Amino acid sequence: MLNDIRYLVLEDGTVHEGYKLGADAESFGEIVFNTSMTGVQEIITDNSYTNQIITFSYPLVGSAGFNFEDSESLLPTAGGVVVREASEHPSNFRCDENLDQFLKRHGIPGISGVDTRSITKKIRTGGVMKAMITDSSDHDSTVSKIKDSTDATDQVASVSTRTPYISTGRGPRVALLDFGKKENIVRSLNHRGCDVTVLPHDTPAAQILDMKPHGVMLSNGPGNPEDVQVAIETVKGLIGKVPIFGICLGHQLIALAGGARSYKMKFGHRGANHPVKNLLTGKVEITTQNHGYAIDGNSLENTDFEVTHTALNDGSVEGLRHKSAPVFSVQYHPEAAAGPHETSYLYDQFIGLMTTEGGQTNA
Ligand SMILES: NC(=O)CC[C@H](N)C(=O)O
Repeated sequence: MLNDIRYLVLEDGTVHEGYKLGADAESFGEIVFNTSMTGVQEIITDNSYTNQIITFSYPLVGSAGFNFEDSESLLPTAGGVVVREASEHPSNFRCDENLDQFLKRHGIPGISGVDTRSITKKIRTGGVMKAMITDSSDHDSTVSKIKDSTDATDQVASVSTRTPYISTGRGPRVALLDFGKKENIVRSLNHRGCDVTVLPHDTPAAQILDMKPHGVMLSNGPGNPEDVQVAIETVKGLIGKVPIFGICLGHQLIALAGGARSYKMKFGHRGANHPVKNLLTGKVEITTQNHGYAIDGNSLENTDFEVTHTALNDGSVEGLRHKSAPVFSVQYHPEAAAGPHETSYLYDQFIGLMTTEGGQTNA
């Protein structure tokens, strides 16, 4: 039916015609691709994707459906979703709704029936670009709108908690700086007994230290790490005073606080089977990833940090540790959700640092 037609228009003028999916709305954003074959709910609800249009390269999306337990955030903030085929009749005993219903409920527009593998190839060759999901067939005006749109710089503030709250446990007390955290970071800490206080992104270092946490965790989050200057200052005030573990954006903020530089990658890493080499053990880890920026390895030369992990696909930096203080970080996602669990040892490492360096636990 004519009414069901929707377009995905890329900044370079490419137009993909498909079908309406999800909310009756338009959206601008950077278009990125994710190569995962599962974990669609976890991916779409990861706030690191704020304003981004997610293209799933795998052709059938949402076949296990969506439920009310597996979301990585209560309010997903992805700009849009692009799929080859949206599963209309998911089959899973935990399924509560299908992709279309889920996207509608959260006001996220999508498009189905487009060749997502060709979009993936285009992004791999040309790099990430801006795009728009729209029902308008005036493509010239859509391309001008895309070109005139400006990049947001306040995404972290928009997804961070506004007030502190506690997810209780009887073990080490962790202060978790929320830059748009995935719920599975809290679950992974609680699962190991930690008492987690989730803090707004701009909580000052002195206030965090006054709480006397056994460790500080820096979460994942959206956008360019250089936009989060307040947090970089906070991290500078924490290094050497308390054990710190950073994931993804948290990793980037630790590196920037330590004097390194970040850069925007050509098309980023988004998927659930990225091989990473752990340089300390020599082992290869299969990891979940979602990032568009990375730390420049050369810029670490005169800092107190050393590289502990590298990506096997492109040699980029995937993990760091401080040469003397109990501070370490990874660019990938040890909390998985979705994806392999084999790097969850990093949470155990953090617990180890907190119980030796951070003093008494409540256990
Ligand atoms: N998942 C994340 O924390 C992503 C970090 C950052 N926004 C990036 O794209 O590189």
